[in-house]
Amino acid sequence: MRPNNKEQAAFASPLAASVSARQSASSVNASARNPAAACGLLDSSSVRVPESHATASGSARAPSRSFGACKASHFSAFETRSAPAAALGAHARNLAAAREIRRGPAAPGAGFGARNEDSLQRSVARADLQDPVLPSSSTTERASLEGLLDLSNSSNGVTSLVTPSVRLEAFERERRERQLASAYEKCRVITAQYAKTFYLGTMLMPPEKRKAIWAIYVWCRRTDELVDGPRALRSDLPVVLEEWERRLEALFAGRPTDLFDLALWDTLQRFPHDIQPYRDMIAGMVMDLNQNRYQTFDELKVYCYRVAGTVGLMSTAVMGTAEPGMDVTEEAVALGIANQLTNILRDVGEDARRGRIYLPLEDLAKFDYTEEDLMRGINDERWKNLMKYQIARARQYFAVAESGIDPLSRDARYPVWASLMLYRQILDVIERNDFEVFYKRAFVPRANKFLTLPAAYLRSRQ
Ligand SMILES: CC(C)=CCC/C(C)=C/CC/C(C)=C/CC/C(C)=C/[C@@H]1[C@@H](COP(=O)(O)OP(=O)(O)O)[C@]1(C)CC/C=C(\C)CC/C=C(\C)CCC=C(C)C
Repeated sequence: MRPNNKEQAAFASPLAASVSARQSASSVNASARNPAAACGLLDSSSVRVPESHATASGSARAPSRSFGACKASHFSAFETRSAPAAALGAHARNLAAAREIRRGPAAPGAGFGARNEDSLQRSVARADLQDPVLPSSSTTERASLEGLLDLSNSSNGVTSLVTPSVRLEAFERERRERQLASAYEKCRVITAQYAKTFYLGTMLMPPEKRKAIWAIYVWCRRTDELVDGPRALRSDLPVVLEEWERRLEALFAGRPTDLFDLALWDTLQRFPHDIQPYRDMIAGMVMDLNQNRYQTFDELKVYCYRVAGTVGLMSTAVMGTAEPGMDVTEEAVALGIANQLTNILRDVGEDARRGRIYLPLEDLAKFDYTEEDLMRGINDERWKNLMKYQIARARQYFAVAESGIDPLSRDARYPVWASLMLYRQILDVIERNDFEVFYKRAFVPRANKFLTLPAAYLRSRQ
């Protein structure tokens, strides 16, 4: 069955779609806090954004402020914060089941030895990520961070000529630099453990930028770990996420809580950007906690923007463009959405076993395929056609994203091409596997990865 003309038109314009997803996502998120904000009527005094970021929030990179449309009819993350205990219990059970599945022999990736070693390394890195919200930072760490930031504020003033205080200041500055170096080093280690290939790509960036991307990566990874990692079985996840958001607000207001936050705080001083994508990502995690079906693609797009399009916005602020004033916001969001759609297609089986269906139900209906068929893993002609339709859509988002890479600053192009080419290949693998995503996880073989990296490099130098 084919989509009707109106749907085809919307489908053919993923760019417009991603803009509207972003608009609705951010305006909804903002409207939950302050409806005026979502309608573009916000008085700047009512937002807790430090001076340096206030400028960024008014720029083209700050979608939250430019969103005129007030689409409160979309999902509101904050309506759902008091999720019923029953739903949370179900979430915990789903996650436990998912872990069992992941541990099982059908898990993807390299051979067993490699996987065990890999998971050992990851658990070392994970030990650092554990308890990111509550008691993670020791009192000493907190106290020394406070001293550090006091210094950074007071050192803007006139320096005393009295020798001992000059010495004290030099000593404090050195301590601050050491703290920062250790904060970034922690981010580097986590990034290297969790995202090996991507990490290699960042090594081609200038040190300032690469450190900033690691700091952002770690914040995103920690946010994801809250709902997907070892803490995800906690029954008070909505409270944990609220606390995580309060911490985010404090960080942007110049009060980082631990060393990872300190690295991000420093990144924000060097590459000022808006807080809204970070808030939106948390809203995406809340959305995922409370929703396990998506009726329409528009609804799914909001989710994809929140958990992945936001990454595009955060990282573009650091990567920068070749010429000042170029705007690649839409393309950056499109790459996030393309990646997330691919992720969804790859994980259909695993998600179904957790009781979740991300594919829009309206699309299932278009191909006469039912939720029950999906839960039973039926791979017939209807399913293959449905998957072809989804893959074509994801590829359109990748195509939009491609056009944004050349305008990026030269040093950012290679890691972005590499990440795009590697992730997009998952779609090819799904096709080669005859759309079998229920019992087989699509992964890009190591040899293909090795071939892709030089290809991405050459493409980035054209
Ligand atoms: C240069 C570059 C690629 C920068 C991005 C680095 C960065 C900050 C990544 C954060 C990723 C992260 C931890 C996100 C949290 C939410 C999440 C897990 C999203 C999924 C990622 C895939 O992760 P994984 O395969 O590990 O999935 P599982 O957790 O195993 O299920 C996502 C699918 C989203 C990833 C989205 C991006 C990397 C966005 C890319 C967009 C850009 C870098 C913008 C480029 C600019 C233009 C103009 C095209």
